[in-house]
Amino acid sequence: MSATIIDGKAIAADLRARVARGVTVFRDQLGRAPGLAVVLVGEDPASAVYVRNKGRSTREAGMESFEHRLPDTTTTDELLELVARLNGDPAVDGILVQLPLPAHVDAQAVLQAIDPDKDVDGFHPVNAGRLATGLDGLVPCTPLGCIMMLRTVHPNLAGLDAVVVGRSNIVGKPMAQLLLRESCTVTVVHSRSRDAFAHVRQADIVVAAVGIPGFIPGSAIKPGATVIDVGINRTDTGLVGDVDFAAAREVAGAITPVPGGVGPMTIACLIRNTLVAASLRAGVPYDRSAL
Ligand SMILES: NC(=O)C1=CN([C@@H]2O[C@H](COP(=O)(O)OP(=O)(O)OC[C@H]3O[C@@H](n4cnc5c(N)ncnc54)[C@H](OP(=O)(O)O)[C@@H]3O)[C@@H](O)[C@H]2O)C=CC1
Ligand SMILES: Nc1nc(=O)c2c([nH]1)NC[C@@H]1CN(c3ccc(C(=O)N[C@@H](CCC(=O)O)C(=O)O)cc3)C=[N+]21
Ligand SMILES: [Mg+2]
Repeated sequence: MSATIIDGKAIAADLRARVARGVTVFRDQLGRAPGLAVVLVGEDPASAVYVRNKGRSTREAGMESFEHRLPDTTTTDELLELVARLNGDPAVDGILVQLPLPAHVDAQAVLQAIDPDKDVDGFHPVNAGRLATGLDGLVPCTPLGCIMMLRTVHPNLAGLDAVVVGRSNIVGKPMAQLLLRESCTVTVVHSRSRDAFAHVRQADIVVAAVGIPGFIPGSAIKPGATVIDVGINRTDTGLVGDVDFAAAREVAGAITPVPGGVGPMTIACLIRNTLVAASLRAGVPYDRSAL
């Protein structure tokens, strides 16, 4: 039996349509559109593609997109100055600084300078702390999108055994926090784990965020498990995930493809977070059940 393919593209299109309706309500109430500022430093072609997609999705949702493209010689101080300006700009509800930043830039300093209430990536330590302590805040887009896709398979995640492969601040750790918030039993494995696949083999839910093409073999998947592949790896044969998709789909109950899985959900969650940030800043409620 071949696994159900979780259609991230379709789920993302549905979320974007709900955000667009929320934006219409916001504009009627506030007389202005929510605004997202995206800062791109340097000429990395992959980053340029993401930033272009983000701008298009933002405008299609009826929001304002402010794009700041800076040369890769930009200094930390210049970026801090731009972030301060965006923090103070009432038309800007969300700020995203595209990663990675050039090596000479103090990325932590830049991310920490962003007003936490405009931090639509959810990368600021204040938002990481809110997530870890159960307070409302802005949640990282990629893990949030993964939860939304999981819910299409498991409306109630409580009690399921989940294994997250990877512990980065932008994917693995917030993913583990969100799964915990859903009352999963959560295990996080990483490069120092003694036997990562032994843990993966026990899991009802596997989230792979490693950055190694095809890293998780089909033999590591428990029959019927749900597999979320966050990996985006460019190879000679095209874009592939962190899971051996051809093998895993013969074992899993459900699996996300790459492309067309987590990636489109990340962008949909970014515009969702921008509407949430705009609503919180303006003091108007937003429809949690719709978003
Ligand atoms: N679809 C999307 O929207 C997004 C996709 N991505 C993709 O997701 C992937 C992960 O991204 P990111 O979290 O930023 O990557 P990082 O490189 O920051 O983190 C990778 C993690 O994988 C762990 N790891 C590396 N080797 C092994 C191993 N042999 N066994 C077990 N764990 C291992 C590392 O462990 P350790 O901590 O010990 O080094 C680390 O925690 C990438 O392919 C990236 O392109 C990222 C963001 C968004
Ligand atoms: N501040 C910041 N926030 C991020 O959220 C962020 C970042 N920096 N730096 C880079 C990573 C990566 N990321 C992706 C978003 C969408 C797709 C996506 O839409 N992927 C398509 C394919 C796109 C293609 O063909 O290249 C898909 O998977 O179907 C992928 C990756 C966001 N990131
Ligand atoms: Mg990283």
